[in-house]
Amino acid sequence: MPERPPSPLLEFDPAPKALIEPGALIRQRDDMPRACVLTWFRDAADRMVEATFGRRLQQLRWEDGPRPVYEIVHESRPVALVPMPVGGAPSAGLLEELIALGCRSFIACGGAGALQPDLAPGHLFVVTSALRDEGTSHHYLPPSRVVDSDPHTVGVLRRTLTDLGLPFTEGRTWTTDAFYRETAARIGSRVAEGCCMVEMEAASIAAVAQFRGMRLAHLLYGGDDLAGEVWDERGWQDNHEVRDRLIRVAATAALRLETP
Ligand SMILES: O=P(O)(O)O[C@H]1O[C@H](CO)[C@@H](O)[C@H]1O
Ligand SMILES: O=c1cc[nH]c(=O)[nH]1
Repeated sequence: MPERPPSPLLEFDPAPKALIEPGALIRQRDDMPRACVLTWFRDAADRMVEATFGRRLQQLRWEDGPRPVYEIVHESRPVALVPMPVGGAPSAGLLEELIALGCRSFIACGGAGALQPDLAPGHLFVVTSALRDEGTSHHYLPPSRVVDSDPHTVGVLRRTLTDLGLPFTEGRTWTTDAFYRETAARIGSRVAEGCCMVEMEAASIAAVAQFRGMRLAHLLYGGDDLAGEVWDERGWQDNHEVRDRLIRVAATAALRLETP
């Protein structure tokens, strides 16, 4: 019997096919927009659907309840808008299903804890790499500490922000599975490894996108503050203006990815 690694997460299996393939369960739709915005802001997604007279294209059936896939019209073109579940594993599963439906170019937008004092509330941040402190990415990519974002898609997102006159910084995020285990020591070592933000999905969805050959970039905004001695919540979940803006910027960038 070969010796087993200390964690099952280190036993990467490169087999391209699994017993349950999303494409076998979910039929591709001819009317599915290829450009897709993933967002963890359920409140802002609802506001956007209402404001743009969006429609529900599909309702995916999940054990914890239905998952809607909306179509909105942005800059006179259709874009898919999907409220995402919190956490890497369910987000990766839903991304798989969106790929099966026919989406191809993804811009994800969410909030994150700031690990550096200069990341003010609402500060925009483009993810260039994610530290894989979660489980899901290890089922898609061989073991490594980080997953890099797709450079082409990051370039399009960067240019979109610049054209819109929106200041941003860029860098590495720490993707964790355990929101309530962000200890002082762990934060210190993640900062020493270059992480500026902490959230729960970036590494997982970047790994799915890389495995499936999809374009995906991730835009975050500075939420709560973990850079000091004590946690500062900073009212990050009430920042409606920033959340609404992020969805619109993400839609513009996703459409640009689909413009020849
Ligand atoms: O503001 P959102 O995007 O939800 O992001 C962060 O907040 C959630 C945890 O409360 C996780 O989804 C994490 O990634
Ligand atoms: O995962 C997260 C998201 C926001 N803030 C945190 O501290 N952790």
